[in-house]
Amino acid sequence: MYYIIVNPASKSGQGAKIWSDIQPILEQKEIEYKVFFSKGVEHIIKLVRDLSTSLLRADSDFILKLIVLGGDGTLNETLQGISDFTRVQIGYIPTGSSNDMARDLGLCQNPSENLERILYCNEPLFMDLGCLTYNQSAEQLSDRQFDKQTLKRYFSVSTGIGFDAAVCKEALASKFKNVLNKIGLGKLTYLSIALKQLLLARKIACTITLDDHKQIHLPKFLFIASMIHQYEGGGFKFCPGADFSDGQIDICAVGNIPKWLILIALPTAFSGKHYRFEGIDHYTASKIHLETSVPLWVHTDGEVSMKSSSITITCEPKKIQFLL
Ligand SMILES: Nc1ncnc2c1ncn2[C@@H]1O[C@H](COP(=O)(O)OP(=O)(O)OP(=O)(O)O)[C@@H](O)[C@H]1O
Repeated sequence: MYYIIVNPASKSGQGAKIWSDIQPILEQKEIEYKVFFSKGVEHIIKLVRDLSTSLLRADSDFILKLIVLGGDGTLNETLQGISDFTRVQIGYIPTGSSNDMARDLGLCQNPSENLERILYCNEPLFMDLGCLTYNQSAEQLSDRQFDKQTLKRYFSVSTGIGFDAAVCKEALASKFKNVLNKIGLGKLTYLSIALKQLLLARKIACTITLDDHKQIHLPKFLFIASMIHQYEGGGFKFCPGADFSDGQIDICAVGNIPKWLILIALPTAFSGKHYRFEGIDHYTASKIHLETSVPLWVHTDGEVSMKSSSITITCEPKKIQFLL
């Protein structure tokens, strides 16, 4: 039995249409499934939490096979609801507008081929899970829910603080994104918002601590992306060579570099060539602690919950099981 989570709103409403195209395949193959549609922001967390607690509790040998149809954000909400990662396997049909995880994995864009791949997968692929903790000083400035007990949020692609999260925050509310998605130019949303946010951005001081000992002080930084996969923001290859199963987080820190030069450097990030610019640095660590001089937006897989001036990021090696 497969439990299918569909985000009908992904890719500006095309998720529903994609589901209606692939549902007949399940019927034709007589595959047992139950489908659930998300009704709004963070509903997927509740759906998955209810499913995983009730089904896993009822039978100690039960393995929950989830198929997620949506973008990176849908997958992100799914992760927050999983109560026991050792007994949940995730099949993923990317239908988002940026699909950065699918890009890194080289998944094809054809939903029915992706469904077949999931149905005939014998062994799950184990991938690292990122975990972001907002420290006590965090200040909630958004209406989104998160785990208030632990102030924790998982991610499968990347988390970022500063400029990249401000871009995500604006893209989530953008009507422009819907229009561009409809004409197949969704990627342009991020590019145009990025240009605007770059003009608005103030450079702020940040201290990065890697694995509890190595400290890096950036007197002026724009953003820090901490990544499990290579891409974020719809194809920016901020961490070329990032390995999703090495137990390490790759970091792209953009610091002391003039704005005009960022305009030249950013496009080179589509091919991962941005490290040739002074002020853009790469690090790896399994634990990262970031302190900024003022609270800034933070995203996990493009989902923005709150601003914070103090976050800790850890990597839980090979914790997610994917049916790929
Ligand atoms: N029925 C719904 N209506 C509106 N928003 C929804 C609904 N269901 C889920 N969401 C929201 O959709 C967002 C996830 O969208 P997702 O990222 O998967 O697709 P996308 O925005 O098209 O793609 P991408 O992030 O790759 O650009 C989450 O913020 C989630 O809360």
